[in-house]
Amino acid sequence: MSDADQLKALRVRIDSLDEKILGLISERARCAQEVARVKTASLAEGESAVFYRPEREAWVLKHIMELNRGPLDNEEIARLFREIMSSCLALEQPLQVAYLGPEGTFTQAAALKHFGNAVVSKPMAAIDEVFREVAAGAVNFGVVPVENSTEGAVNHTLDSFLEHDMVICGEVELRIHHHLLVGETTQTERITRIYSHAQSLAQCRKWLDAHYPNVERIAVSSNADAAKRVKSEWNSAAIAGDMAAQLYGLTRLAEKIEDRPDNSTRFLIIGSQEVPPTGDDKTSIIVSMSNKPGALHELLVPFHANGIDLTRIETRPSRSGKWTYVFFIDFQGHHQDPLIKDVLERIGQEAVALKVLGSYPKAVL
Ligand SMILES: O=C(O)C(=O)C[C@]1(C(=O)O)C=C[C@@H](O)C=C1
Repeated sequence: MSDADQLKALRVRIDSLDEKILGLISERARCAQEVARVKTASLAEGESAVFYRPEREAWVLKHIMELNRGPLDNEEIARLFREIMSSCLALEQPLQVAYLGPEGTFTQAAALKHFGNAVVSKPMAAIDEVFREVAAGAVNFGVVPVENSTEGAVNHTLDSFLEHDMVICGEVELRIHHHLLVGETTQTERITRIYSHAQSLAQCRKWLDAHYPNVERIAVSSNADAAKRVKSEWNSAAIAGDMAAQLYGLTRLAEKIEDRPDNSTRFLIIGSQEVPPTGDDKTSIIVSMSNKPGALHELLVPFHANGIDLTRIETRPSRSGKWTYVFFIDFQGHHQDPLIKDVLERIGQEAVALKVLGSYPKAVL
C-alpha cells in the first residue's frame, strides 16, 4: 500500500474511534446528569446536594492511571480524564472558583489543573479576598498558594487561616517555570527594568545576577501584573509563566530561568465542605501551645510515637499576644482515621488551642 493509502486508512480508523469516544463521553455525561438527579432526589428539608466530590475524583484519576498501559503517559491520560470529569460536573453544577489573580497567574493555572477548564474562575486582588469571597458564599471554592519549594511559606495564606473559618478540601502542586518576557516595543539590548512578583524575582536571583546584574528589579503585586505592564512599556521585561505570556502576547527572551529546576508551588483548595477519607489523605491543623520550654517537643511526640509522617511544620506569630506562636502542621492521614483521632485527642489535651483545618486527598496530578 502506498503512503497516501496507508494515511487514508489510518484516518478512517481514527474517525471511527473518535465516533466511539464521542458516544462513550456522551454516555458518561448522561450518567453524571443521572447522578445529579439521585443526589437531589433524597434531600431532607433545608439540605443542599453535594455535587463536587474530591474524594471520588481522586479515586477516578488514580484508577485510570493504574489501568493505563500507554503510549500516553499517566500525567497526560489523567489530564484528559480531568477535563472529562470537569465537563461532567459542570452539567451537574457549574462551579465558581476564586483565585489569587489577576488573570494569568500561576494560581489560576493551579485552579484549572485541579478543577479542569469547565469551572468559572474568578480573579481576586489579594489572598485575603479569596478567603472572604469563599466565606461569603459568593463562590464554591478558593485557590491560594501556600508554599514554594525554593522560597518557603506564603505567610499571607497562613495568616488568613487565623482570621477565617475555612475547610481545606484539596491541594495541588504546580511546577513553576519562569520566563523572561518582552513586548514588541522593547529593544532587547536596552532593557533597564525587570518586573515580577518578589517571590519570582527571588526564585530567579542567580540567573538575574549572571545575565542582568545592573538592571533594576522591581517587585509588583503578581507576575501577571508584571506581564501586563511590559506589554505597553518600553525597554522593560517581565518574569512570568506561560499563561501570562500567552494572555499578554509577549515573546520569551529566555525560558525556564528559575534557579532550581524542581521549583514548585503548592496550592490549597479552600471551601466549606468536609471531605471523606480516601485512604491516601493529608490533614492540616493549627495548634497553639503554652509558652513554656519543651512545648514543641510535647506537640511532636504523639506523631512520632504513632509513626505518623509529618509533611510540614511552620511557625507564625499568633496575633493574640507578643512572642506567642502558632504551629501549622501537615501530616499524612485523615482526621477520621482512628489512629489520627487518638493523636489529635492527645495533642488537644496539651494545647492551648487546636483546630483541624481539613483532611483532603493527596494531590493526584
Ligand atoms: O460520582 C459523583 O458523585 C459524580 O458527581 C460524578 C463525577 C464524575 O464525573 O465522575 C462528577 C463530579 C464529582 O466531583 C465526582 C465525580
